[in-house]
Amino acid sequence: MSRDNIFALRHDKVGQFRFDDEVAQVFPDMISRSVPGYASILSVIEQLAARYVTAGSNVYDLGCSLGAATFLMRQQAPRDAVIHAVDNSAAMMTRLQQRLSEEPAEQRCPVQLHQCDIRDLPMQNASLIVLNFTLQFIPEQDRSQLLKACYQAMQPGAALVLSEKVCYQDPAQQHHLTELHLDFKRACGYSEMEISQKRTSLENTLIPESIETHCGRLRDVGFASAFPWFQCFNFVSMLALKPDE
Ligand SMILES: C[S@@+](CC[C@H](N)C(=O)[O-])C[C@H]1O[C@@H](n2cnc3c(N)ncnc32)[C@H](O)[C@@H]1O
Ligand SMILES: O=C(O)C(=O)C[C@]1(C(=O)O)C=C[C@@H](O)C=C1
Repeated sequence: MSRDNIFALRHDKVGQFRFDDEVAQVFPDMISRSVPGYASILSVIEQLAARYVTAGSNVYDLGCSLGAATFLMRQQAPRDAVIHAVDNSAAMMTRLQQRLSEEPAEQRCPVQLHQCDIRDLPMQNASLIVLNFTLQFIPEQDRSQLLKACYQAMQPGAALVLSEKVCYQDPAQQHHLTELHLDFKRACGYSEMEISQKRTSLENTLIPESIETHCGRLRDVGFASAFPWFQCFNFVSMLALKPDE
């Protein structure tokens, strides 16, 4: 796995963070050293696939990057389900296509790749939808509409996983959880300069919201039940369930 040292050298001007070729090349290393609990969340997404993915249904991995969740859900999905892996980054999709073509021709369900904006994707007959650290990159004013489209595409009894970097209104709580996250990055080998340049680059691009805002919005779009199931510092994963009919 290539090591992320994108922000290791001083940049004269730190540009806006993009999921370009440079990032795609080091992405598995970058995300596992930046998001505490990432591996645990992925492993539970696999477990959720075993529970929720139904025969003949669609599964959506929205903002799939290199397909970490897609590959794990594929281990559990029935053969006649279809996983739709969706991302608007050409660099990510080219690599994911390559990774899929290297998979042994085994008895697994098909994976369809869609290089497009997740706001434009028609969805239907979904048993499981995953947004693993993706909604935070969608403009706030578009988040409700996207989640509503997810809700409308879901079968009764289906599940949506929403993992996000979150923020807190209480300044002390915000401060302490941010510091603990920075300690995690330091312990994973990032220097102060890397941390600070990446923070500048993510400003106005990754827009965190509170757990209450996320769960409230999920309820507003129709999910009867929406709650956090995992948290490590300021990184949270939530589950939203559509009731059985
Ligand atoms: C933090 S990464 C997601 C990580 C991935 N879900 C995983 O579990 O490894 C966010 C991804 O969302 C994609 N993305 C951001 N905005 C998007 C949009 N409007 N439409 C499609 N993909 C988008 C980015 O290209 C990036 O690959
Ligand atoms: O908040 C940070 O410092 C991060 O690096 C987080 C984060 C994310 O949550 O998606 C941002 C960009 C990269 O995709 C990997 C991790």
